[in-house]
Amino acid sequence: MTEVVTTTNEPAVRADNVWKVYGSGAAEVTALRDVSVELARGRFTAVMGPSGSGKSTLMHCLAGLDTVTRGETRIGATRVTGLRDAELTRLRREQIGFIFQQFNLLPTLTARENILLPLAIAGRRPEPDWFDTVVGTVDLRDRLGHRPDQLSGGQQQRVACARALITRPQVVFADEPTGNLDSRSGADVLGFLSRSVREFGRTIVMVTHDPTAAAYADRVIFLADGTVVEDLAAPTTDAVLETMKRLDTQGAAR
Ligand SMILES: Nc1ncnc2c1ncn2[C@@H]1O[C@H](COP(=O)(O)OP(=O)(O)OP(=O)(O)O)[C@@H](O)[C@H]1O
Repeated sequence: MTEVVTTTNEPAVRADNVWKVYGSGAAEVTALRDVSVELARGRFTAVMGPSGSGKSTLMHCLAGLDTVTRGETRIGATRVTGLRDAELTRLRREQIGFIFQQFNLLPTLTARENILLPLAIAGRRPEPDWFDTVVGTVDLRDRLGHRPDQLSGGQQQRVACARALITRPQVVFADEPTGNLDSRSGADVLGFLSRSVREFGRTIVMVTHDPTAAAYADRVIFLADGTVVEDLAAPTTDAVLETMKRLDTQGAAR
């Protein structure tokens, strides 16, 4: 498959007036209320907010892992809302990469096989140069024959990062990618994610609770009670902490 090349300023990811309601009657929970966001191409965006504010729900709706109740989402020019299952599977396979908190590597496969798995599933041939670039950037050249249980948590997450990028997806969604890592391994993973944005022009959306992690991003979107309550450009750790404190106070006052 050839890479999607777009010449317009169309955002990489977009949500228009998205609502997500789980359950019904007494068990009804409104996880997203009228959320509209545009995430530019080649940018690193962090999504923050208190537990239960809707971060994972937003990411799952944007990535086509969950359906929206109202509104619509797009990946590039593709309207995700309303796609049939087979089209959604193809979109996720060809245009989206995922990184999870728990790594989600296949235990019986080596690091090399795990990284190449998305290409194998899509029936695509690996590009040796790109494989080499990605593996070199995550610093795993001497661990490619190891299985996940022979790797540290940080190395496993770097395998997962390489796996997410190997297909050259339009967007990589990362859900708490450093949540299970010590600060040193977390910094390695975040460094890799920002390099993939700056050097390879990738688009990354990352859910995180960690202000230091969020400061690696170009922009931080804050959610509270299912709505976007703050949008911070060029964040520093201090600015993120300050915003969190202010939103906490406002939340407590409500
Ligand atoms: N499958 C589901 N069924 C019912 N309610 C759900 C479901 N998934 C999420 N919710 C509810 O939707 C709201 C938003 O949840 P979500 O997981 O998106 O929050 P979050 O900000 O990612 O939280 P955390 O930081 O704890 O992971 C919560 O009130 C949650 O209980």
